[in-house]
Amino acid sequence: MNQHDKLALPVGTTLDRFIMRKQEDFPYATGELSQLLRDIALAAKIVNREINRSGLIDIAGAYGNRNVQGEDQQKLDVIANIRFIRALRNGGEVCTIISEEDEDVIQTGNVQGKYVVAIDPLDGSSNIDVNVSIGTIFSIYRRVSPTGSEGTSQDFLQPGTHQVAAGYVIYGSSTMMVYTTGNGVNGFTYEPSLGEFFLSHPNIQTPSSGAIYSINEGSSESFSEGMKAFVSHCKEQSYSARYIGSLVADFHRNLLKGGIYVYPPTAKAPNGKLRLMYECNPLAFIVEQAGGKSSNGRRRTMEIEPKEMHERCPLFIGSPELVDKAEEFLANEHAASQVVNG
Ligand SMILES: O=P(O)(O)OC[C@H]1O[C@](O)(COP(=O)(O)O)[C@@H](O)[C@@H]1O
Ligand SMILES: [Mg+2]
Ligand SMILES: [Mg+2]
Repeated sequence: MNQHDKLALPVGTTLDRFIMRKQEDFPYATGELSQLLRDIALAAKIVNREINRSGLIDIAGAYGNRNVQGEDQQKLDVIANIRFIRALRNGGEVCTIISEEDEDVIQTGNVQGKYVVAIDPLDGSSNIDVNVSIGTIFSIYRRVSPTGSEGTSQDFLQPGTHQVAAGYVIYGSSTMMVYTTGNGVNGFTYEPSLGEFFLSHPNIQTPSSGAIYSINEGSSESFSEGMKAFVSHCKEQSYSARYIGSLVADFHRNLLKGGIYVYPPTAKAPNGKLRLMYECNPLAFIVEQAGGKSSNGRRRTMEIEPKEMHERCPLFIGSPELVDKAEEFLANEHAASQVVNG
């Protein structure tokens, strides 16, 4: 029985009750983080409704703008962005937000708010119009700037180890919210007819190994030798190749079944494609709390000191034995190049 079991709440507990119950375990808790998690759940319910009807009404397709990443924004990217920002603004606990969809920090006006949030409002944008699972990813930090003033980019440039909470919502065959506050990982399934999230996956533990690899081999020509060797290893082991193209969905499957997701450096994305603050760090917190591992191929993701709000970072994440194996191939490549270069 591990430390989380003694606090175990039965499957079917509502998210609200779960949050409240967990808060009671921290006598000095003031309820602000609890409220913030509820605000995120509320926005997820609204976005879920939009997604479910996206084929019906005119919210499919491109919005006509490009975001700070140079990507064409989908209408649902913009709608999800608006909905989460509004919920966090109205909730009052968050002073400042960074979002994949906005170049600059977003001020909420809640200068007394103790928290800042980094968010990927809609993950898996390329899958929106084809009815494939998509998600939302969020990361929560305590601000470092004093309350009473607006937050700044400095409030975000903290290593992932400073996260106070992180999670994702997956909008799939069912909609789930999975999060951690550093005391284990729990998953809640949404029951639309009741408008409630219910505990369905208590204390998630990821298998130490697995037979699934999620890598976009379409870019493999420009993979490093070590990365190519790891892909060959996965094939020699007859692992299953599974790549949905929505990070949240690939991550979630591997979290439950065991496996590894890798977005390595490529010619097109020399630093990988994924963003450290609102994709890599939050999922790294989740996977570590579930007994898994996350790195950039060499360094623990959550120890990386961010320099920019939207910086990209290679991601190797999942079952610890598979991430170790991938790192081993990269280390061998590095050692080999040392020998060659003397
Ligand atoms: O098509 P690629 O290059 O494999 O990239 C797919 C990856 O990019 C992403 O779509 C990036 O996230 P966004 O959709 O939030 O921009 C991930 O969800 C996914 O894993
Ligand atoms: Mg994303
Ligand atoms: Mg996105």
